[in-house]
Amino acid sequence: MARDRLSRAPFHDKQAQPGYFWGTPALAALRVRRVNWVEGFHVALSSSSTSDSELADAAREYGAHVARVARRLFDALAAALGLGLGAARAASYLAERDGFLRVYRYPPCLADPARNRLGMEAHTDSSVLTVIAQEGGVGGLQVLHDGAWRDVVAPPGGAGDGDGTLLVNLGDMAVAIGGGDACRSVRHRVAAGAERLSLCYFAFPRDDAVIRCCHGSRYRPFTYAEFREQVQADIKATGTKVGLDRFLAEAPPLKSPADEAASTTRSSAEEDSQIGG
Ligand SMILES: O=C(O)CCC(=O)C(=O)O
Ligand SMILES: [Fe+2]
Repeated sequence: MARDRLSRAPFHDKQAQPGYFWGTPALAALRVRRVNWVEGFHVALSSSSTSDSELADAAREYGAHVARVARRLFDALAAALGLGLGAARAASYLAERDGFLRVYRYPPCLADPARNRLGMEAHTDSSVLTVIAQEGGVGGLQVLHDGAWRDVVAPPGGAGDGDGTLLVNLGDMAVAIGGGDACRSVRHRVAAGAERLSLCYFAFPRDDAVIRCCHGSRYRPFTYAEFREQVQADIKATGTKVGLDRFLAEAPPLKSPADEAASTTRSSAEEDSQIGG
């Protein structure tokens, strides 16, 4: 269905559908530094409207299931890290109904054999958890590890190569909930190439939940609403998401002139970006 609604439908039909975007996933109203080779639909799970489109209905049904998967994963993670959240705080840190889904289509981009064009720029997710279902055997998702971009290869299984496998990213909010050192939100991107479809569910804290870690934190207490507004303000002002560094309990040390010089020569592998759920 996603292929029919995205690949085969004429542009003006897609554009007329609620939640359609192209070139950048969510922040279309903000400045885009570089157009991403992507289009898709944004579907809020909390929306009370049940039939803005057949695709949205199907996405919401899928979203309700994957939200339960995210709940179980988050509770297991919090227990494994000994965060001692308690049921009410855990529920406010991952608000199942406040999540959203994006149905992505990365159109084929075969004219660029070096795969230099990006389906999605490098970023960390702002979410607590992101659960990605991707079309098998296509590839394209990459994570930054030890300074190099590495392909995420889904293990074979399910209906085809990688079909039936869910990939899970920890987002910036998981890092803050863990106090800063317990886990990391991995920097990732999507390389353009063959056509690719993916379905991404993003789980967030409740807007007013105050994020603090009982074991001490590198970050000052803040709400997700504050974080989101800061990210949008930074993107508007500079085209770049600063993210959690804005919420450090102690300001980072002033950079020496030598550090400044080094940071201007950083590799393109570490290039910043502005997007992500
Ligand atoms: O399409 C994908 O597999 C990843 C998309 C992504 O990273 C995002 O939406 O934040
Ligand atoms: Fe992402």
